[in-house]
This record gives sequence, C-alpha cells and structure tokens, in this order.
Amino acid sequence: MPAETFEFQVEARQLLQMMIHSIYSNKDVFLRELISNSSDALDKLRLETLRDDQLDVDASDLHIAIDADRETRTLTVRDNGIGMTHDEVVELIGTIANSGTAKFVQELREAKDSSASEELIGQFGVGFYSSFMVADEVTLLTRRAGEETGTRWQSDGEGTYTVETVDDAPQGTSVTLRLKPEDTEDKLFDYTSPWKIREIVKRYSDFITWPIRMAAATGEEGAEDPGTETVNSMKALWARSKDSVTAEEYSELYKHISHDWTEPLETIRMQAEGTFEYQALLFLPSHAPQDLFMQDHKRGVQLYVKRVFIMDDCEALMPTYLRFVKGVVDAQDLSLNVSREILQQDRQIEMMRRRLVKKVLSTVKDMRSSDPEKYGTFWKEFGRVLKEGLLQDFENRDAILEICSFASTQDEEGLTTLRSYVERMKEGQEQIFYMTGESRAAMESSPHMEAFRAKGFEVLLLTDPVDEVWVQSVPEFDGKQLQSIAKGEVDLDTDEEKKEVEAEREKQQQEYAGLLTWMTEQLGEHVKEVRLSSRLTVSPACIVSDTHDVTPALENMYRAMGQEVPHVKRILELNPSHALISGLKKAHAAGAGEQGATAELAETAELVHGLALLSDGGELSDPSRFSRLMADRLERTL
Ligand SMILES: Nc1ncnc2c1ncn2[C@@H]1O[C@H](COP(=O)(O)OP(=O)(O)OP(=O)(O)O)[C@@H](O)[C@H]1O
Repeated sequence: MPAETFEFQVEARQLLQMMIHSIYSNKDVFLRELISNSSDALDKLRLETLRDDQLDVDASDLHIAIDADRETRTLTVRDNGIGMTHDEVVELIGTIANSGTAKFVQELREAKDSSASEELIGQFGVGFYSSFMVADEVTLLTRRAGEETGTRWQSDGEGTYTVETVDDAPQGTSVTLRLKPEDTEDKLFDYTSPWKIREIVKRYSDFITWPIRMAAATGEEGAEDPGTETVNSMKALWARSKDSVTAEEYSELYKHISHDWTEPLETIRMQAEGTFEYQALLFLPSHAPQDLFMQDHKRGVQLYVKRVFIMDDCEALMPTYLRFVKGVVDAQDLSLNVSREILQQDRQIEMMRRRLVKKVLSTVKDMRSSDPEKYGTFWKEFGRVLKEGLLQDFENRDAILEICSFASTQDEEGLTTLRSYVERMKEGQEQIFYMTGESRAAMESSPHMEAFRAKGFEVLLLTDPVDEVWVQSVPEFDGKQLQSIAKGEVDLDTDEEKKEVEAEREKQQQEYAGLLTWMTEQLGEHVKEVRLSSRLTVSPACIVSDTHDVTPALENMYRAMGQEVPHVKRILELNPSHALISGLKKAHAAGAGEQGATAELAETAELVHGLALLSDGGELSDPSRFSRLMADRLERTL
C-alpha cells in the first residue's frame, strides 16, 4: 500500500512549529520523553501478557535500546513494548488529545519572551513532539503486539506526515531521528555521542524499571551481552533508603509520571510495614494543570504491585479533591491481576487511602508553618480544589479547614487562616463572619459590610465558586459558628450597647410599622419581607437572604448545572437613619389614603428595592422600567 499523507491537526501544527524553532533551551529532554513513552509501552505490554495468556508475544526480554549512528547522524530509540496500530498512530501522533491544548497553544503564542514560553512548555510537556527540537525528520516504525503488519509514520514537522503499512516491522516501536547539525551555542549537542547519551539517560531516566541498552563503550566489562551495556540502574526510588535518593532523582521520577517538565513543589514518602506492606512516593506539583477542573481530569497516582506497574490514575487511592497529587504507591500483597473494581471494594486499599490522605494534608499543614512561601504557591494553585474536600470528606473536614486560607478585611493583600481569625476575634464575638461574592472590591463596597466595618469586625472574603457551596455545609470551626454577613439578622452590639439603643429601636419599630407593612405588600411579588436593618450605616437599603435560604449565587450555580431550583424570595432591609428612608416614612404617613400620592410612593418603594438589588450585584426584574422611573425622578431635580 502506498504511503498516505495526512495533515496535522491545527494545534499540533502550531506546537510543532514552536518545537522546530526550538523555544525550549534544554533540548536534552527529548530523549527523556522518548524513553518515557517506551517505558510506558513496556508496562502496557507486560500488563497485557498478565491479563491475556493467549497473546502471542515474546515478553521474555523487554527492554529499550538506543542506537546512534555518527555517519548518518541518526539516533534511534527502540522498544519491544505494546506498539501501536495504524489507527492509533494517526490518532495519537497526528493529534494532541490532551484537553486544554488549544488554550495552551494560544497562551504560548501570546507569551512575550522566551522565558515565558519556556515556563509554559514546562507546565505542559509535549512528549513525542519534543523530538523536533533536535531532529529535522522523525520516523516512527511500530507494530502492535498481536498484529501482523506494522506502520511507518514519517514527518519533517512542517504540516503533513505520511503513514504507510509495512510487512516486516518488529513488534514494538522505534523512533529514528535525523538529527539537526550540532550547534552547542543553541544547546544542540551531538546526540550521537555515546558519552552524551549516557549522561542524559543517567540524569533523567536512571529509575526507569526497564533496561536501557546501548552499544558498550569499547573494552567495557560486565555487559550482559557482549557489545551492549545497560545504562540505567533500574532501581525503584521508593524502594531505596531515603538518604540515598537525591532531590534531582525524585524530580525526574515526578516528571516521568506527571508529564510535567517543571520541578515538583513537595515530595512525600511513606512506608507501611506489617500485614499490609506498601511504599508510597507522592508529589505535590508546583502548578495546576490546565485541565484540573475539566470533567475528565484523571487522578495522578499510579499503582504498582511488587515493583510491577499495574495502573495509572488509581482512583481508589486518592479522593477527587486531591486529584492533583502525583506519585506511585507500591503494594506488596495485591494480586498482579487486581482490577479497578476490586480495588474500590478492598478494605485494605481503603485504609491505605485514608493514611495517604492524612499524610498529604499533614504535609501541607507542616509546609504552611515551615515554608509559608511554598504553602502560598500551593494554595494559589490548588486551594480551590482542596476546598472541594470540605464537601466530600467529612472525616478530614477539620484538617482541611486548618490548612485553608482566605482573603479578609483585616489584610488588604495577604490571606489568613481560620485559626488566626479566631485568635483575633473581638471580645464577646461568637461567630466567624464571612461574605461570598465575585470579587473583593465588590464585597468591600457592599452595604452588608457597613456595620461590620463601623464596629471593626473582621470579615472573611470568599470569592471562589466552591465557597458558595461548602459554607452551606460547614457549620463551624473550633466551636465558632460560621456566619454570612448577608444572611439573617445581624446583632453586633454588646449587651451595654443593646441596652442603650433598645428604647430607640422600639421607637423606630413603632414609627416604621406602617411603612414596613405597606412596603412588604407593595413589593410582595419580589421580596419576602421588608424590615429595619441594623447592618447599614451609609446606604439606604440592602437585600439579605434568610438564615437558611439558598443564596442567589448558589441558585444560579445549580441552574447552570441543569438542576431545577425554585426562586427564593429575599428580604429588603431599610436603614432608618438614612434621609431617603425617613422621608419615605413621612410621605407614607402624610399621603395615606390619597390615590395620586400612593402611586408615586409605590414607585419610590420600587426604586429603593432596585437600588438595593443593584448594590448587591443582583439583577433587576425589569431594568428598562427602573431606568425610566429613575430618569423621571432625576429630571425633577433639575
Ligand atoms: N514508544 C511508544 N510505544 C507505544 N505507544 C507510544 C509510544 N510513544 C508514544 N506512544 C503513544 O502516543 C501517545 C502520545 O505520545 P506523546 O509523547 O505525544 O504524549 P504522552 O506521552 O501521552 O503525554 P505527554 O505529551 O504529556 O508526554 C502516547 O500516549 C502513547 O499512547
């Protein structure tokens, strides 16, 4: 069959262009990426032979081989792993399946300087395509285990690639690079040099559990096959003693399993002995991946059984709110045939997961006290996800609350913890006050804040969408109730102050009773009640939710998720010390009974309600009517 020519998908083409023009300064990593792919392919083949004893493959000598040819300036990385079918080649190599690629490519194009692009590439990792940093032509020859024919893929990275069926391909995959001319100034080294290759393998891929072989340096002894040597030590890092592993080695393992090119933020090691023995090596990344909030985001922990890779994204080992944690868990006493379903029900796995979760949370807690800057990075990247745990993980709710940070009126820039909020609470203050909203600025100028500011009470400012949800289900922290400042009645007065204002309040209640009843009736379609406020000092009115009602933001969120929720009416609070409100009261008392005056007054009530809604960031039910009434009033002031 003749070779077919295909075009790269748009994003793939753009990415390739960037690779060819080589925006990443450390080009050595292309070899790490090819080895990493080969290692995954060998893992997959081993698993398949374990699960399918009919599979006709020779899996007795699984390995990776690197051949360099100085004459032709080619470098080949070969494995006898799972290989790919014709369709897989087109699908996996011609397109980039990773969700978020389009956004990433756009950011990359917009990145102003090379260090910004480098950082982006690092965050994304571009796997196989990184070959084009060092090669002007790449040929991939592959045959899927169990298939008769193989596939050859070839491209110069310039927009198209060819694919053809070949009869004599060995099982597995080989990738041959026609290397660009050496240019050490541009960090393009001589990748046919055995010395250089050995150095790269040792540095980036030493822990790979499959042998990486290359032609033996002349005269070298101890090679298992005369003429070849194994370059990597193949030692699983999690099985080595803690002090014998360097930070760089951990970092390379992290990059292999996470497909991230940047350094991990934190490395966590755990070991359990006894009846159920396992070792865990976990990493907290230093940045959130693009697809962290996408539906299909996978969890990042791999399961090994006695050093044998069993599965990626082992959901039984990490809850979804810790989906950003990467790493390896190696259990001694599981069957190599263990399935996802069995893992979900296994009691020991459940215990292991609980210990892993506690360890991750305690690591973050320690990080906060020992290295606040690092914790700051962690929180900025993953705080939003971690807070999902407040809804999912009842057992660890307190531990999660302990490591959360929030913006607060107490500090204009930094964040605070609940614990330090509690330490700063005023004498007699019983509750932790918070407000939820879209932005700090909007909350700070909200009428709800007035009395709290006037009386010097600290308010936490919660801006993440998830905050709307978890505050509904977390009643307290450290025995102190969490209280929204936009819900229910507010009572900030001390007993003494209460005594002082009690008489005044009662008087106001009586004076305003008529207006309040009338307004509740007038606005009954929109509000549940109109009442006097003790939270306003400057604004004439504000809108609040009843203590146990769903907030409008949450109502909108449920609707966006396709859930039917009834519209909840809210409460309009009036500020009796505002001239507009006392004027309204007077006009109401004077004009009671007169028809013309009542109609005018009803419009004023409507306008007051509209103003309160607007200052809360809410939507008017009839905006054009509101602006007509408002324009009419303004006209009369001229
Ligand atoms: N040597 C190989 N053997 C078998 N399949 C391979 C091999 N190399 C690549 N593949 C397949 O092609 C896919 C794409 O590889 P590529 O390196 O571009 O991305 P990746 O490894 O999935 O992720 P990343 O881009 O983050 O490195 C792999 O997921 C794998 O399915």
